[in-house]
Amino acid sequence: MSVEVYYDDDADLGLIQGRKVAVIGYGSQGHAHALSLRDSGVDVVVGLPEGSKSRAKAEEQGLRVLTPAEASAEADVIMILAPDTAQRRIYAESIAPNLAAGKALFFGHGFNIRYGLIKPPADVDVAMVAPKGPGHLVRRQYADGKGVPCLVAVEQDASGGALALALSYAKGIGGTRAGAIRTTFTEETETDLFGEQAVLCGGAAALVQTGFEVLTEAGYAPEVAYFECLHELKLIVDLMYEGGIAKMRYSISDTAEYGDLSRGPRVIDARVKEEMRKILSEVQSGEFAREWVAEDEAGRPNFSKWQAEGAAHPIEETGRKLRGMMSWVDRPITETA
Ligand SMILES: NC(=O)C1=CN([C@@H]2O[C@H](COP(=O)(O)OP(=O)(O)OC[C@H]3O[C@@H](n4cnc5c(N)ncnc54)[C@H](OP(=O)(O)O)[C@@H]3O)[C@@H](O)[C@H]2O)C=CC1
Ligand SMILES: CC[C@](O)(C(C)=O)C(=O)O
Ligand SMILES: [Mg+2]
Ligand SMILES: [Mg+2]
Repeated sequence: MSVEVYYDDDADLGLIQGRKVAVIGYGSQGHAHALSLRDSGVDVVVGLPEGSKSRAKAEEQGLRVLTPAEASAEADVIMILAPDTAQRRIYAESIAPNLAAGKALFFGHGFNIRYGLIKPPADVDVAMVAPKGPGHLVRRQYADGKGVPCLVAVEQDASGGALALALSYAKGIGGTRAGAIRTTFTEETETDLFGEQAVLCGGAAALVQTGFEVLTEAGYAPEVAYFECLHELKLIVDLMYEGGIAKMRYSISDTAEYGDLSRGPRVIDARVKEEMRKILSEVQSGEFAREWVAEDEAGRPNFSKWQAEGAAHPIEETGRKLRGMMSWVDRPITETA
């Protein structure tokens, strides 16, 4: 099945420039969208609660900040970039009372629509512009004249112009420089959750930590293990990013390539693939979403425990020391980070 990919020439920036946009939240994605839209000539207001630690930061960056309810009342495009678990309440308390026919409700990830936590009225456009990258790099790439690819989706097209508006928004944050793929809320949500759990974050972090543990438990120096299993991973992945796995294999030694081809499938074996399928089925059935919402409502006991364990892993201390010697590595990732 072929997909539709849209680039800058397919998107009319004038559409979003003609609207007032409220960006609710000023974290990883929120600051990137608000600053880049502003720099693209869009009238942006940021919505944050009175007590938010990010209010001062957004104002220092020259943005106007209102409460989520005030921002939603003023705007005709409302982009929700608060944590997924907070969105249902923000929507009910601050956005829904300020929605009117003709307005547009935008998301950066489809979680709340896909799992039925937010049910917008039929007379508003509901669309998604979901960057396929961390917000701080969305901003950095925009500022560097580049862009992070996006997924765009339309759940409700009350106006008849929801896709064009979403593409215009994607252009405003640099997404159509790299390519915006049209998808659905369901496909974005399920692939995004699977990718971050099994490959990008969960899978990669566990692979790195486990490799580090095997080497250090066998008596090798933590510094050597850190360079081997974490630092060099970026350099290897940079080659994959530039030219696929083929380009990485072109650059490594034939000894490494033989080890890659003969040993890689023993690490990521049939059992791992089966576990990945199980993870995907938990995403598809809504089991993961129910578990995460319940964990959040219970005050995140497991999340906090696992976060603390991760932060205390010996690889972090070793890395802090080594990165301190490489001034070009440990830098603030954007002006607002
Ligand atoms: N992180 C990423 O790179 C990506 C995230 N997404 C999606 O983007 C959305 C935002 O995620 P992310 O940027 O990581 O979020 P962050 O946790 O980085 O930031 C959340 C922001 O929302 C604010 N906030 C918290 N509660 C409220 C509230 N009640 N009303 C208004 N604002 C509130 C926070 O305030 P304060 O600053 O005071 O804490 C913060 O500014 C999610 O849907 C996520 O799935 C999609 C692609 C990638
Ligand atoms: C990979 C994690 C992510 O899905 C992202 C940066 O795209 C997220 O939710 O943060
Ligand atoms: Mg993602
Ligand atoms: Mg995600």
